[in-house]
Amino acid sequence: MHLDTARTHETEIAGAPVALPIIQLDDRKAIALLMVIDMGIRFGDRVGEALAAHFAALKPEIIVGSATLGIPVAIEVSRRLGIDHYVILQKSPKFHLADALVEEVRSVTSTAPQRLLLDRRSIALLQGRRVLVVDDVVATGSSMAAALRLVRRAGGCVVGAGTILTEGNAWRAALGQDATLLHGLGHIPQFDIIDGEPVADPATEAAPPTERRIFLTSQVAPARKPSAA
Ligand SMILES: O=P(O)(O)OC[C@H]1O[C@H](OP(=O)(O)OP(=O)(O)O)[C@H](O)[C@@H]1O
Repeated sequence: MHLDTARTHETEIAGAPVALPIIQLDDRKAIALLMVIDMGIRFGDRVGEALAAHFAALKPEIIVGSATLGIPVAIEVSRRLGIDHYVILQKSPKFHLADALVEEVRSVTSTAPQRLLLDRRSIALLQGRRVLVVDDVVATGSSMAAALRLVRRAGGCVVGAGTILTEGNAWRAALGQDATLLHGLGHIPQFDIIDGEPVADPATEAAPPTERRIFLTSQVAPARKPSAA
């Protein structure tokens, strides 16, 4: 059985209403889908501004985003913070990434494990720097956790983690202590399919609380040698 594709979940992102299509994952589960690349220029501008405003006080020196849909988020936040360079963690095993740092990921949308890759040539941009990691969605938390591991292996000091949406609450346990670093501009529940209808799982309707940690400059970890892949 498949859901009517016209169904949407109404929510707010950075103070503006959005209607996200509800997409069936299997016979029992569905998700509200945010495709940031389909949301337009003003949406990108708005989320970049909101995330930059939230994290500016932590004085990030470089932004890291995960391919694919974290790329526009990294660009918009970097633009708003006036930072010229950003680092993208990639998923495609390109020729030039043969010796990349690698972490395994199993995201909400994937049936098989993926690999998140950090180009060794980007290590110099991260080593000893205050790093803000961004993505479009944090659901299981697997992608964000892998991104944080890669940044730390490269010697970066993670001062914050930003996302357009948190989805459900599994990420809280997956990120552990790092959940306190995460700020989302909005939150969406997960959906059960009951009698052919998507019904928001009440246990996932509110984002789990996090306690924000502020990192002062003196807390930046000293630069360390990146570990092997
Ligand atoms: O918290 P998680 O369960 O890890 O899910 C969140 C991740 O899933 C999506 O990426 P996806 O793996 O679909 O790749 P894409 O960005 O290339 O679409 C999204 O862009 C996040 O990176």
